[in-house]
Amino acid sequence: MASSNQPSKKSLRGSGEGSNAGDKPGIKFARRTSSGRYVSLSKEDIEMSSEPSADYMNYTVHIPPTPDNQPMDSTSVAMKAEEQYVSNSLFTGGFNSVTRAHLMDKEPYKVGDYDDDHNDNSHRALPLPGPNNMSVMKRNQNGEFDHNKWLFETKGTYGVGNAYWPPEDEDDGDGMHEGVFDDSDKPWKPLCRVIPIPSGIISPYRLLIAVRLVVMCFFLHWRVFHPNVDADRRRVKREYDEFKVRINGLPDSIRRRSDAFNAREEMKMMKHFKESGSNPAEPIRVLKATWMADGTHWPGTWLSASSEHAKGDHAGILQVMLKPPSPDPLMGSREDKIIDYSEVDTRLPMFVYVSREKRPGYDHNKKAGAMNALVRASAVLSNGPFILNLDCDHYIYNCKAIREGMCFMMDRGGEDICYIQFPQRFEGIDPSDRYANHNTVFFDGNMRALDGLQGPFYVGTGCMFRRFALYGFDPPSADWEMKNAKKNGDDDVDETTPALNSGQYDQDLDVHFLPKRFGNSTKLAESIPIAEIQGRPLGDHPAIKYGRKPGILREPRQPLDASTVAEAVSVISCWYEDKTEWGERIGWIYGSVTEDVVTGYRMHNRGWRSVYCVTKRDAFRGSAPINLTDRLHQVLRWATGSVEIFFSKNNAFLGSKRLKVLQRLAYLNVGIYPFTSLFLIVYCFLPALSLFTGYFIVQTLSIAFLIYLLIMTVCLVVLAILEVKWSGVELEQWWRNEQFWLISGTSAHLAAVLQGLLKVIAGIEISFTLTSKSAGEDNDDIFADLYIVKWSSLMIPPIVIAMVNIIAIIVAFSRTIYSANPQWSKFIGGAFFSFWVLAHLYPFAKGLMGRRGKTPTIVYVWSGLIAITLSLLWVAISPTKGSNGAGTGGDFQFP
Ligand SMILES: O=c1ccn([C@@H]2O[C@H](COP(=O)(O)OP(=O)(O)O[C@H]3O[C@H](CO)[C@@H](O)[C@H](O)[C@H]3O)[C@@H](O)[C@H]2O)c(=O)[nH]1
Ligand SMILES: [Mn+2]
Repeated sequence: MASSNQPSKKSLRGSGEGSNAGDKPGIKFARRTSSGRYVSLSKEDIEMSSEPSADYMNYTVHIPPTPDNQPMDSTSVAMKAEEQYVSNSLFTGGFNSVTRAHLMDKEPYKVGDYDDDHNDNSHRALPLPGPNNMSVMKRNQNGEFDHNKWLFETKGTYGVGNAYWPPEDEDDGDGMHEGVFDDSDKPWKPLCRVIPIPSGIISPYRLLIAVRLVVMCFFLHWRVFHPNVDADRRRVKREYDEFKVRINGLPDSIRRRSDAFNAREEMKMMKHFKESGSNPAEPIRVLKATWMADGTHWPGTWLSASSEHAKGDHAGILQVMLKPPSPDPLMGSREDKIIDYSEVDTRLPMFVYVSREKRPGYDHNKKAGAMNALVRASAVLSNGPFILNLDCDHYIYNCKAIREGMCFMMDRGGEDICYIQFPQRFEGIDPSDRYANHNTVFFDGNMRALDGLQGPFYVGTGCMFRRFALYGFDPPSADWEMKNAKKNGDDDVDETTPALNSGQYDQDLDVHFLPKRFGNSTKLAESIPIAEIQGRPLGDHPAIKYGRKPGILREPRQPLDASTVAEAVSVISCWYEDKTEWGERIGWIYGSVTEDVVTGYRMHNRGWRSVYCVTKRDAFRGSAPINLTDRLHQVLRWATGSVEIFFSKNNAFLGSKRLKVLQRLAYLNVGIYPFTSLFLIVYCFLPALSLFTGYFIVQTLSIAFLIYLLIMTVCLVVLAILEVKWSGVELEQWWRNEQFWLISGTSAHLAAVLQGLLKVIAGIEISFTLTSKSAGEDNDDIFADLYIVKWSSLMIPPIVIAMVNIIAIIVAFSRTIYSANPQWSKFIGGAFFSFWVLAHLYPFAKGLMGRRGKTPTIVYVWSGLIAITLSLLWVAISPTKGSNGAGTGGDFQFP
């Protein structure tokens, strides 16, 4: 509001400028605010002060309203006026500068010599108000008000910090009521006088200052002896920020360091040649290397790779960054006064960098292959019984989440849990979540529901595995079932799994089949039963059947020796998996672009169950593609994976008996949902078709039909509401999901079905690129990525659907209008459904527009072509003269 009393940047700035305003004192119309400050008001302010939304926080400095310079809008005048006022009040000492709004002259006041105001008004004050106040009190020969005379010849007070203004009631228009004698012969007199402040005013003030001083001493004492424990944080944050800067600077610093080292090597070589007197025939060429700070280096740079050190062609690399910790706790010290580590076990776990061997000609099986290499290397090096898996675009957001997950694993009866899945949460998604990237209906609805069955799907990241379950064994509790099943002659239970009695796995371990299944590493084979035992819940009670003996986890480990590291390197070689069951039955399963779903499915199929762990604070967070094209490609990849599953032996129809009925249904849905796009597309054209032809999907709208339709619709809506209420998904999120369901259903899902069929029928493989992520903080606009428009053929079907529906509405409308016998009900019915389809496609249309609605030309070309085709189609299907019924327009004929 114009009369706001909030201090703001501009008032501060105004006061700063006020000190320069010296030579032309002037006071504009002002108002005292409740906080005691003064804000000036322009005429416009006063008029609009009742309007609450006049926000003047954002403003630009405007030239004051003079007759030769009329302001553009009232808000900016308010700004200026306020600023000016502050200048003036400062000049006059900040007190008593109270001019009431009603002093304002209705006429614009005339001030001849303010031409400069056009250029620079910031250092000037406004002129004194018009002829009906002080200006007539006393003017000198230049027509200016003479303060000197006024000061000594009136009773006005004009002391330090005091300006005198005539009382309100005496303001009778001529501004003059005290006698003023225009006597220019008077001798010189001081320009000011000092009037002492009455002690009634100054004493309480001084008292308060004294009290404050004393209390402040107490306060400082208290503050020093009560240090801020958050200091929890600030130091760590500062160190983290510095760390981040160092990490982000690495590419640059490594390159510069390498350049310097390479240049030095070249110089050395040159010197060597010179000294030895030989002149090389060719120019000296040192093999360039990448140099690390500790002096280690390897051939090749990022720009020019060297053989054996190229992307996709290099030996396995394994670097132990942190050695395994000691078995005993290592308490920290009270290093500094801020953070006390004396109660903290400061051991850090072993930390190893792994890059598996890659050679051209080998199928590395992407992420699944990478995960399997990691599983083997870690089995040899540390053999932790639980494995946390995070995507490279995810990070830990809640350091306690892993412990929460462990509670399920370690609980009584937790021995048959194969993994704990945490919801995927994302950062950097636009606030309106245009393309339903948060996927809340899935993560807060479906996944929670699955938690009540056999457990949530594995979604590829934010998942904690039981290592033993990854090795393709059955859950311990399945033994009993299996033995019983065998007794009953029912031996089709899990035919692919050898009867590994995991409950007694440690005793009757048959090492002979291990190389065949797990590959040729003895250390890996030996680690398996250990991982199994170590992963069991604590057996501190006779009732716990599969418990581990207390204390076994505390047994000291073998220190890491060279042979162990060598073994770990050997299990990440690219031929290690040859003729083994890795990717087939063991570890991450190969053969689908959504390896995650299949991997989880295989475990559920063996009878393992999983747990969905929703922590209060998000456990992990990751990034997601936020522009339309990348999002569609992501969905396309997921849907293609689903189609692959549908056409593979992982189709839930073929699942084992251990897969519970509803769980199976859920997995079936995973495989089938892309196919629903075929029906969805047909439905999207139906409203337009009925608008064009006047026919509906049923011949007549009978009461029975309407009632069924109504009941089904109401059921759907109520179900949706219940679901939304139960899952905590907000209605807007739900709607985003609905919208994106239609968008992806008519584009990516359709393409996935076609691609899947191509693969199955013609054996044509599908290749995918990594999902691209938004650049994030590097950009000025963090959502800049949202507006990127990349044309993709995936977009054709939704565009066609949108165009057809729009044209259908227009055509049917005009037909109805021009019809001699308009059937509005038919038009409204059809148009309603058309609009419904269009409402779903709205985010898609926005996505095509890009920023500020810059639509790519190709979209226009397409739209044009489609419009022409449809017009021709319309002509073709339009009823001819004499026919009856067809067409909304009835008897309207075209052309
Ligand atoms: O050749 C590859 C390709 C991918 N990855 C990893 O796989 C992750 C997933 O790939 P991304 O491009 O991020 O795909 P998204 O669509 O974001 O991933 C979702 O969908 C994938 C396939 O269903 C799952 O694997 C992911 O965990 C899940 O977050 C990446 O972060 C990498 O860590 C590899 O290690 N090697
Ligand atoms: Mn990802």
